[in-house]
Amino acid sequence: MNKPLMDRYKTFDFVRKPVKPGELDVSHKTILYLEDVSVSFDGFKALNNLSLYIDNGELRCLIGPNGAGKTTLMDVITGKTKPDSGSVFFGQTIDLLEMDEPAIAQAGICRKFQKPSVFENLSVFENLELAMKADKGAWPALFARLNGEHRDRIEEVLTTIGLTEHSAQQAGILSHGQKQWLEIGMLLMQEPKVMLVDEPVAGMTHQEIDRTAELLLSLQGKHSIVVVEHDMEFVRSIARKVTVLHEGSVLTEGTMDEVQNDPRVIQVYLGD
Ligand SMILES: Nc1ncnc2c1ncn2[C@@H]1O[C@H](COP(=O)(O)OP(=O)(O)OP(=O)(O)O)[C@@H](O)[C@H]1O
Repeated sequence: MNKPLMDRYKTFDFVRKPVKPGELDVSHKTILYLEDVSVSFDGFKALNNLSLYIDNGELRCLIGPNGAGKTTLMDVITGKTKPDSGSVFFGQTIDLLEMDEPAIAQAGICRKFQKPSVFENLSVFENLELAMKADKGAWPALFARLNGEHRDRIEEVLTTIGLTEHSAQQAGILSHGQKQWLEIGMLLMQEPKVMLVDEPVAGMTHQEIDRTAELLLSLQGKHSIVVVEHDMEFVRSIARKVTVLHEGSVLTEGTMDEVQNDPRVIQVYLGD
C-alpha cells in the first residue's frame, strides 16, 4: 500500500493503531492488572494473593477495615514496595515490577497522599506552574517564561478544581479543602493516566466533601481513579464499583448496596 493511502486508512477506527513498545496499551479496557500479589513484612502477609483489575477511565473505591492492606496495595502500584510474588501490569504490556518509583510516576501513575503538601509560600497559580514544570523534568527551565499553551492549561486546571478566583492567593491561607483540591490540580498538571487518592475527604466540611465528590466524578473517564476512603457516605456518593479488602485479599466487589448488604462485609466491619 502506498504511504498516503495507508495514512488515510489510519483515520478509520476499525484500523487499530499498533502500540509501540513501552506505550500504554488499554485495548482490552483494563489499565491496571494485579494478579496473585503477596507482600510480607517479617512473615506477616500484608497482601495475600490479591488480584484486582481497574478499567480504563473508571472511578474505583477501595474500602476495608484498618490493616486490610489498602496502603500496601497503593505502595505496590507506585513501586514503593515490591511484592514477594505476583504480577502488576499497567495496560497490557508495561510491567510495573520492572520499574522504580520515578519511572512509574513518569509513565502516568500519580498518587495523592492524605495530607496536602502544597508549597504554602507560593500562590495557587505558581503551585500549578511548578507541578507542570517539574513534570517536564525541566528544573533549569523553572524560571523560564510560560508560553500561552501552558498558561491555558493552568487556567483549565484552575477551573476544574474550582480555584480560579483564588489563583493569585498564597496557598498557605487556603482552607483545608481548597489545599486538597489544589494538590489534585497539581497531579492533573502532570496529565496522569491513573490517580491514586488516599482519604481525600478526611478533615473536610460537608460542603467540601460534596465539592470533592463532584470534582472526582468530573475526572473519571479522562483518568482512571482509585480512591481509598473510610467515609462511607462519601464512597456511596461517588462509587460505581467498590472493592472491599480484608486481610490482604479482595473480600468482595460490587455496588455500594451490594457490598454493604454482604454478610461477610458486615462481619469484618463489626467483628464477631
Ligand atoms: N513496613 C511495615 N512493616 C511491618 N508491617 C507493616 C508495614 N506496613 C504495613 N504493615 C502491616 O501490614 C498490614 C496492612 O497495612 P496497611 O497499612 O496496608 O493497611 P490499611 O488497610 O492501609 O490500614 P489503614 O486503613 O489503617 O490505613 C497491617 O497489619 C500493618 O501493620
